[in-house]
Amino acid sequence: MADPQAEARGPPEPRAEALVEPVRVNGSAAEATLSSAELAWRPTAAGRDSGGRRKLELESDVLGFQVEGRALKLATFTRGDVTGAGRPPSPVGCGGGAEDRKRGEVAVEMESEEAAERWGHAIRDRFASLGRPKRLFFIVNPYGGKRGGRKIFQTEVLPLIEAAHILYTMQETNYRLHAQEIAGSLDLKKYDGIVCVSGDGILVEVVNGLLQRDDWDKAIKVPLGIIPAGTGNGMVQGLLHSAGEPFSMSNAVFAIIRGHRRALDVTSVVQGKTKFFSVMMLTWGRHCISLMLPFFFPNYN
Ligand SMILES: Nc1ncnc2c1ncn2[C@@H]1O[C@H](COP(=O)(O)OP(=O)(O)OP(=O)(O)O)[C@@H](O)[C@H]1O
Repeated sequence: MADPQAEARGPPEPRAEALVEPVRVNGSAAEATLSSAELAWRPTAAGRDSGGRRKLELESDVLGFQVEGRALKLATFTRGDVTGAGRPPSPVGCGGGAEDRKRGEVAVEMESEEAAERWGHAIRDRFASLGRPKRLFFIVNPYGGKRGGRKIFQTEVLPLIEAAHILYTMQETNYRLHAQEIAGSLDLKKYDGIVCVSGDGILVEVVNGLLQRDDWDKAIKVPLGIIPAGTGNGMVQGLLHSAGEPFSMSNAVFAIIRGHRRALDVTSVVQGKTKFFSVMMLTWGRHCISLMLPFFFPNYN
């Protein structure tokens, strides 16, 4: 039900000060503090058996959240059991070994619906300030690498994207250069980024398609991401390594959810009648790496 007082106040301003509330975390009484960086809680007397202070870094431990009445439900993605919630549910994703993140859920029950809304707004503001995408367009190559693109999208990508409450559209490639056509005509206003579930070749097609557009100078600023579904996947390996993250499917997806990005520098090289572009780096790596990726630009005369 609408809260007239909340409506009169309008959307809350971004907060610098921490919010402090008595809560129940996964059923145990606690005092919780929400700052712009973290959600922390300490068991109160009634719930002291739940251990000491726990915390979630909003940027690096939380996939997404939703407010349900008085409850703030956070989908977590952490290394180890930082939440004290016991063993997290089955891992999502592949590879990565012992360092891979595991999914879990933390339910924070507040004393009022208004408090839950207030905390939800504060976390939403924080995610917005981090540049987390809200709407993504996925291009999936079912024929790249070991022909696992479709399955990777369904089983590795979608569960994390849905937990992050990101809206998405997915389009499979049906033939060679289809990704280039898609990028050439996509309504870019509708999306915060284009993500290729493919090898490096589809990403090159996408860049090529963006550069062929009349609005190429705006189009090429759209963030691009890549989920490894090719043979070598050298680009994703290099990006995750430079960001200090182990190479795994789930880490690649989470980097996109977290809004990691860099500008994409494209320079052209002319050889006779052929024009190539060099892509100097890829978006969504935490640190800049330099990749040379030549490709053919068909509109050159
Ligand atoms: N439906 C399709 N049928 C055939 N080829 C396709 C299809 N969709 C995309 N392709 C082509 O598949 C090629 C390989 O794509 P992708 O980038 O996913 O993999 P790659 O890493 O470049 O190569 P590899 O397949 O060896 O991993 C691209 O050149 C693309 O044009």
